Order: sequence, then structure tokens, then C-alpha cells
Amino acid sequence: MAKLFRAVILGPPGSGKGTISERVASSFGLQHLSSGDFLRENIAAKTEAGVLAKTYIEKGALVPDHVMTRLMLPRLVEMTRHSWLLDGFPRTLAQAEALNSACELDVVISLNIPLETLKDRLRHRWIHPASGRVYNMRFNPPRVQGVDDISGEPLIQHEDDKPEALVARLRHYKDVAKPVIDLYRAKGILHMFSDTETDRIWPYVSSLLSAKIPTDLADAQRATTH
Ligand SMILES: Nc1nc2c(ncn2[C@@H]2O[C@H](COP(=O)(O)OP(=O)(O)OP(=O)(O)O)[C@@H](O)[C@H]2O)c(=O)[nH]1
Ligand SMILES: Nc1ccn([C@@H]2O[C@H](COP(=O)(O)OP(=O)(O)O)[C@@H](O)[C@H]2O)c(=O)n1
Repeated sequence: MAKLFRAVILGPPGSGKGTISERVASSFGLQHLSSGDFLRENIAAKTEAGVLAKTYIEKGALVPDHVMTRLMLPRLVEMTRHSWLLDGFPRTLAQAEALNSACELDVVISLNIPLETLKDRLRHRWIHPASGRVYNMRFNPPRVQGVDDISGEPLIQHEDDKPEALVARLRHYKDVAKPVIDLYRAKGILHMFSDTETDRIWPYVSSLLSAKIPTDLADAQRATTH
């Protein structure tokens, strides 16, 4: 069995983690696990962790580490036989240490996007809650404004994308992300990308992963996901 590949993508709200993760999933056959989407699934399903997490997310605050870890690690156990890309977790040093005790990472991608770019992107972000499909009125608009291309259901904007909640989230992100980035840099697995456009970052991410993911593994995984 080819060695599995484990990666994490870090970046502030609106940095393009989800956009790049989808491209990685379809190009390399890695499973994309978005902690934000997984949280919203748990909130919708009114699970114990979902009910608890909802109280923090509504304030634009971070969900406590033990709640996130208790939610994410069992999900990763279910994915033991897959290569995966984690998006939005770990977010803090405690979460990174919990993850590191559970598995070995091969690559950590860190997106470094200017604040004004983030604000502009999130102002125009629309989401289809049921599927997690993400649109942007400037970057990838839906065919019909306010309507999901696939289901025809209405698109929404996340409460915590509103400018007033966004400032709190961005400040939180900077405070908690630095030790996580430093940890992975010290491990020698951090790769930082800075730009204002995903389409300019993507070729670099793609060539990094092409060099890191064994070709037989990528071919095998593409075969299973298509
Ligand atoms: N204008 C523009 N918008 C982009 C670009 N890349 C992504 N977006 C849009 O910007 C918004 C944020 O992108 P996401 O992929 O959701 O970013 P994220 O890091 O996953 O965001 P969170 O889930 O909030 O952490 C979405 O509406 C994307 O469609 C880009 O290069 N230019
Ligand atoms: N590790 C994590 C991931 C998400 N979250 C919460 O879940 C919300 C939605 O996560 P998300 O990944 O969709 O959004 P971003 O905050 O990453 O832009 C975040 O704003 C946080 O409130 C968290 O507290 N801890």
C-alpha cells in the first residue's frame, strides 16, 4: 500500500483555503476535510459538540480547543486509510499538538493574504449551506445571483463574514496562528504562499504537491475518487 499523504492548509478567514483545497482534492485525490463545514454539519445535526460550538461561532469567537479536538480526531480516525488535506484545523497550538500526537504530517501550506483582500473577498462570498459550495460575486459567481448552481436552493452569507464580526476573527486568527506556523516551520514542513489572487498561488501549490505526493499514490487516489 503506497504511503498515505497528510497535509494541512492554514490561512486567515477568506484566504482561499476552501478554494485551494477543492482544487487539491480534484487534482490529487486527497480527501478535503473542512473543519468549518464539519462544524456546521454538527450544528445542523444538533450534536452535543455542534450545540456547544454554535454558541462560540455566533460570537465570531474560536471554539475551545478540547471541543475542536474531540470533534476532529475521531473524524480523522475514520479517514485513517485515506490521504487527506485538513482545512481550518489545527487553528491553535494546542490543536496542532493534539493532531501531531495522533498523526505525522507531510506538508503544511500557509496562505498569507493582505487584510484588505480578505475583507473584499468575504464581503462578496455567498455559500450554499447544505453542500458547502462557495461562490464569490467577483471571483466565481453563481449562474443566477443568490441561487446555488447545482440545487437551485438559495445562497446565504455567513453571519461571521460580516465586516464587524470579521475584524474580531482576523485579530483572533493572527494571535493564535503564529505559534502554529512557527511549530511547523521548526518541523521543516511549512510552505508559505503570499499573493492577492488564488489563480497566481495555485500553480505553486500544485507543483509543490506534485513533487511531494508519490505518483503511484496520486494515480491510485485519483482512480478511487473519480
Ligand atoms: N476575488 C477573489 N476571490 C477569491 C479568490 N480566491 C477565493 N476567492 C473567494 O474568496 C472567498 C473566500 O475564499 P474561501 O476559499 O472560502 O476562503 P477560506 O480560507 O476557506 O475562508 P474561511 O472558510 O472563511 O476560512 C470565497 O468567496 C472565494 O470564492 C481570488 O483569487 N480572488
Ligand atoms: N479550528 C477551528 C475551526 C473553526 N472554528 C470556528 O468555526 C467558524 C467557521 O470556520 P470556517 O473555517 O468556516 O471559517 P474561518 O473562520 O476559517 O473563516 C470560525 O469562524 C470559528 O468560529 C473554530 O473555532 N476553530
